[in-house]
Amino acid sequence: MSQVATSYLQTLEKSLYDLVSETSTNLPADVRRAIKKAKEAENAGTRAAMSLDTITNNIVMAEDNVSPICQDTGLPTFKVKTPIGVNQLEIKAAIKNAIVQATSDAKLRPNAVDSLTGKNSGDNLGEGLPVVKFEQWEKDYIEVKLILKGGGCENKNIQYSLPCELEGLGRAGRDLDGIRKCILHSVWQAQGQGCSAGFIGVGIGGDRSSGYDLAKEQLFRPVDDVNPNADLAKLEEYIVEKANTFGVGTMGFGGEATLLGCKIGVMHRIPASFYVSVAYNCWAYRRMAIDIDATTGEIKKWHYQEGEKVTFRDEPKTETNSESKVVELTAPITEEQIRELKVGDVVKINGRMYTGRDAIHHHLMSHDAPVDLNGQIIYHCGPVMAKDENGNWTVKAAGPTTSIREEPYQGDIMKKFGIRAVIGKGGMGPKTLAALQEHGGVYLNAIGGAAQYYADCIKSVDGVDLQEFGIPEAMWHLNVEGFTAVVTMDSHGNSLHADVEKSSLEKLSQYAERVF
Ligand SMILES: O=C(O)C[C@H](O)C(=O)O
Ligand code: SF4
Repeated sequence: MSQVATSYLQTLEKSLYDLVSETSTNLPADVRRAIKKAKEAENAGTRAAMSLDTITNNIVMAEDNVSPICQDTGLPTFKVKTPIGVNQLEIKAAIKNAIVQATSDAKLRPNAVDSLTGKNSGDNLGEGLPVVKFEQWEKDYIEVKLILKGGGCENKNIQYSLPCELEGLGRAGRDLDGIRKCILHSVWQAQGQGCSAGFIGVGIGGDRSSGYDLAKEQLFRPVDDVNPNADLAKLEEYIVEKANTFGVGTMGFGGEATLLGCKIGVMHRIPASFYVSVAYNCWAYRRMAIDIDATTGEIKKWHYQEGEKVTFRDEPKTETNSESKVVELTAPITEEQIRELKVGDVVKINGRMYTGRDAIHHHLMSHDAPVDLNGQIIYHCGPVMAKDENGNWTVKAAGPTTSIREEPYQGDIMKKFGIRAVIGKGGMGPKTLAALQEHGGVYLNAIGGAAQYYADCIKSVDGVDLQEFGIPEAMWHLNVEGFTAVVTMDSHGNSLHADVEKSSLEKLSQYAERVF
C-alpha cells in the first residue's frame, strides 16, 4: 500500500475514533440548550429541579473526564454518505477499529451481547454490530453521523397501527388527528423509564421497519429546526407543549419538563397499513456528525455546534429540597430502619452495595448468592469499568438501569436473601410494591444517565462475582460515599410511580377531543 493510502486510513480511523469519543462524552450544543430550557421551567427546590442539577453536573463531569455521559453507550449506529468512488469497505473497517479502540479506552461500555448464548463479545463487535448504513451522494466529502441510543429509551419506542384504541384518548383514526393522539400517547406511556425529559423522533407511514428507520432519522435533526411541512411543524409544536402538561417530569418524579423535542417525518404507505412509529430518546441524547475530507481523512466540520454551547459551569448552587427528610444509611440495614422511610425521603448511602441487573436476578432465582445479602443493598447498574496501572478495577461510569425489567424476580429475591433496599430508576410494579410491604423493603430511585456523578460516589471496588456474565452484568462489590437517591416506593404500600402514572393519565385524557 502506498504511503498516501496508509496515512488516509490512519487519519480516517482517528477521525472516527474522535467522533465516537466525543459523542459518548460531550453533549452537543442544541441538546444542551434544550436541557437548559427544562431547568428554567422547573421551580427551584423541587425534586425535578434537583434531578436536573444532577444531570447538568454530570454533563460537566463527563466533558471534563472525557468519560461516558451515561454508562449505557447504546447500540452504535453510523450513517455514512460517500462521494462516488470512495471505498466503503475501508470506511466500515475503520469504524470497527475505532469502536474496538474506544471500548478498550472505556469511552464505550462493552455492549454487544450474543442473543442466543448471552455472551458479551467484550469489544462491541458482533453479528450485525455496529450498525453501519451507507449512501452515495454528489458532494466531494464524506459525512458520518453517529447515534449512541441506550437500551432504556429504546425499550420505550412504540409503533401504532391505525386505527387503534388508546388509553385515555379513545379511537385514533387514519388521519392527522389520529396521528396526534398516537404521539401524545407515546410520550405518556414512556413515563420516566426512558430517562425523561426526552426527545422523540416520529415516522408516519412506511412499513414496520422503514417506519422506525424514518423515526430514528428524525433524531438526527437539530433540536431547534423547523419542519418544512407546515402541518407537521404545527403538530411538533403542539406535542411538545401538551406533553409538558402531563406532569411526568424528570425521571418521572413529576414536574414541568417531560418532553424536550419532537421531530416528525412522513413517507408514503401501502393502502392496508398505516403506522405511526415513535423512537424515544433519553435526555442523554448522544448523536453527533462530522464531515470528513475524502482525500486526507481529516475532520472538516462538526455538526450540531452552531449557536450558544451552554457549559453548565456557573450554575447557582443547588437549593436543598426543604420538604425532604435526609436519611443516612449503611448496610446491613434493619427492617426497622426501612419501615421508617417514606416516599419522598432522600437517602444518602455510605459503605457497601452490590450491583445486580438482568443476568444476576435471573441467576439468583435458582442459585445461592455468592455473598451474604442479608440487610444489603442491590444497585441495578451495569457500569463501565477499567483497570488502573496496578491492575485494580476502577469505575468509569455507573448510573442506574431501568428497574422494571426485574419486576418478575425482585420481590422473590428480596425475600429469599433478606435484601432491604434496591436502587434503580423508573420504578417497579405492583408485585415488588407488595413484597416491599410484606418483607420490609424500599425502592430508591437514582438519576438515570448520571453515570459520572455516581461513579464519583464510588470510592473503591472491593470485589466482583459472576464476571462470566460480562462487565455490565457481573456482581460488583462497591464501596460508596454519599450516594444519593430518593425513596419512590416504600414499605407502606406507597409508590410515587403509580401516583404519577395515574395523574398523568388524567392529563392525557384532556386531549381526547379532535384538534386537527
Ligand atoms: O443498560 C443500562 O445501563 C441502562 C439502560 O440504558 C437503561 O436505561 O435501562
Ligand atoms: S440509563 Fe437513561 S440516560 Fe442512560 S441510556 Fe438508558 S435511558 Fe438513556
